[in-house]
Amino acid sequence: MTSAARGWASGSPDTSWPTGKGWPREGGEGGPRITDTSLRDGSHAMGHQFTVEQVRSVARALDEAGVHVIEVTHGDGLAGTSIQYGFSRTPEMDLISTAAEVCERARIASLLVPGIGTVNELREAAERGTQIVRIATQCTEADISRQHFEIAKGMGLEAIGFLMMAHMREPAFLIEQAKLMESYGADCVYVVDSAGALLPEGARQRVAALKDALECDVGFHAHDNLGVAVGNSIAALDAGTDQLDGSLRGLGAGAGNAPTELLAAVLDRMGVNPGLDVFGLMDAAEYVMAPFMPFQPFPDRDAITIGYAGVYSTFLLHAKRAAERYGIDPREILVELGARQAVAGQEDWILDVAIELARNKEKEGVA
Ligand SMILES: C[C@H](O)CC(=O)C(=O)O
Ligand SMILES: [Mn+2]
Repeated sequence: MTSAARGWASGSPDTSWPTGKGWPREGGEGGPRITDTSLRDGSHAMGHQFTVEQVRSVARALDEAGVHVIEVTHGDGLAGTSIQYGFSRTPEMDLISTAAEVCERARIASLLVPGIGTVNELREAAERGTQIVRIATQCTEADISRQHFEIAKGMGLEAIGFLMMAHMREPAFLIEQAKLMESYGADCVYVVDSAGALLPEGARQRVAALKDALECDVGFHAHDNLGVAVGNSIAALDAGTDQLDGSLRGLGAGAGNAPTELLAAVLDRMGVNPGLDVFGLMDAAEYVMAPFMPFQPFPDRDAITIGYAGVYSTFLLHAKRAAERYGIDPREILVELGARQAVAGQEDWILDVAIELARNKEKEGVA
């Protein structure tokens, strides 16, 4: 469906000031489906330390505020708990069950990265309450997702493709990859700005290209490393995106995601609130999420470098730790990783690069 067909791009949003009562306003249908990924992308920022109580309170608040989909898993997807990606404090299956138990309307999604999660975890997740699987590959490697889509569809799950690091390829290339996912059974394919490196025009072009080429839905997932996560989401909306991701307070990798409460307010202002309780989400961000966040993700100098150099957002905390250990500036590691075009799964390069940079420094100091 094009944005014009939705009837909002050219419509006139209500510009009256909010009273806090009666939101969402009547007649605001037609906006995108919202997936909140606080309990999955946010797991990166939490160092994968979510507790059952935290997941229960966040899922309940999101459900009550009308969020359509809540994603729950380790930050790197099913079975992500490992020395490479960080160990989960609580088994993710328990977190999935907890979220599923408290949600009355929202559907539960789980991320699966082929090569990390397997069909065994997917089966167990579905038994625990996962109804939607989001299958994530590097945007050049959609062909490795065939089996995963076929198995997910065979299990009766909704299956969504996640083309990660989408800034690295032009729209025409992404179309081919998205078509592969669609041919495997994807119900939706996402343009995923994993590095938060896209600017609004880049987001718009990529989403518009997929909307033109695919029959299935298209989604957009933003990171805020360059401070334009919400702007990029609006551009994606303008290009006709059917689904958008957010997280409360932006809790997510790098500088975080588009804050769900901010998306809700903006969508409402645009006259396309898809049923979200704007004030309820603000309260959830402020009173449920903020009190237990270890820090507020923000485009600080290291996160900006991630967006600027086009590096996978989840590398941020790993690079900071390595930089501290070897006494170097995290930005040097990130810039080198960007130059090497490192992608998800190449976390081991972070240490390699840190050691190499430290050795070079030592040599320079000796010479
Ligand atoms: C596995 C990643 O964290 C998926 C994601 O959210 C992204 O690439 O961005
Ligand atoms: Mn992400």
